[in-house]
Amino acid sequence: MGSRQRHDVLPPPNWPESITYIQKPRLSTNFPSPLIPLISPSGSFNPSITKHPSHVQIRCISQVSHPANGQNGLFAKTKIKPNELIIPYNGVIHSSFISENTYHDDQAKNGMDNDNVKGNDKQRPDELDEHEESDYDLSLLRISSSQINNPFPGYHVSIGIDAAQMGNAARFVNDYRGVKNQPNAEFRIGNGEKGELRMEIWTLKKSMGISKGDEILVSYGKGWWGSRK
Ligand SMILES: C[S@@+](CC[C@H](N)C(=O)[O-])C[C@H]1O[C@@H](n2cnc3c(N)ncnc32)[C@H](O)[C@@H]1O
Repeated sequence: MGSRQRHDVLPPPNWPESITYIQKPRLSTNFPSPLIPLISPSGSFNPSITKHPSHVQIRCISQVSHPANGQNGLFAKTKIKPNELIIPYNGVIHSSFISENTYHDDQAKNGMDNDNVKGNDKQRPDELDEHEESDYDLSLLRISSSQINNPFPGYHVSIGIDAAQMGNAARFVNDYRGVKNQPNAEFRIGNGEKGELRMEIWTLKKSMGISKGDEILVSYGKGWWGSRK
């Protein structure tokens, strides 16, 4: 049990005290330095800061019919236009490796189309991914063992961002299933001010945007739900 880490700044209202509030992603302590140029064009990791956006708020859900009743959700505080960046997703950036000799492509089994929300890839016990069980872990980048820019030939590399222990308000975005007929937002891979690779939440391009007071809802993808059945 490590000591609780301090927040970067005063967290937004309704932030749970047990989770560290961070204004920018952090690298996991064992993140291999040869992977840094793949997520940061400058070659060093110094991501830009994201302040809590004034157009969103964290709210506890107290609607019995909501499948995440009693948990938190992310809500629009003002109207948010279509195709607008709602909030970048902060968390701990980590990596996992699967030897090409032991790799089993079970994406089809998991129904993992192009989802960013991670399902369960098969891994050897010595390559277990401690973030695999996290409900706050998103896939940022996958590099196949044969890719020319792979600094670890022979291994499939997976880079993810996990907001289980530390993050920002983006970690509270819920899935639309059981709440609305369709999502009003989506995860997109983007770049911060310094070109760093990051995960972001956007309003859908072809939509009316999100009305004040509405819950911001994405699709976690079939793979996410499939791996939890
Ligand atoms: C990324 S977190 C979302 C924030 C979470 N509600 C909280 O308060 O920390 C993912 C978790 O939210 C819950 N969740 C999100 N969307 C859901 C849905 N449509 N139906 C049921 N549970 C949902 C599940 O417990 C899931 O493991």
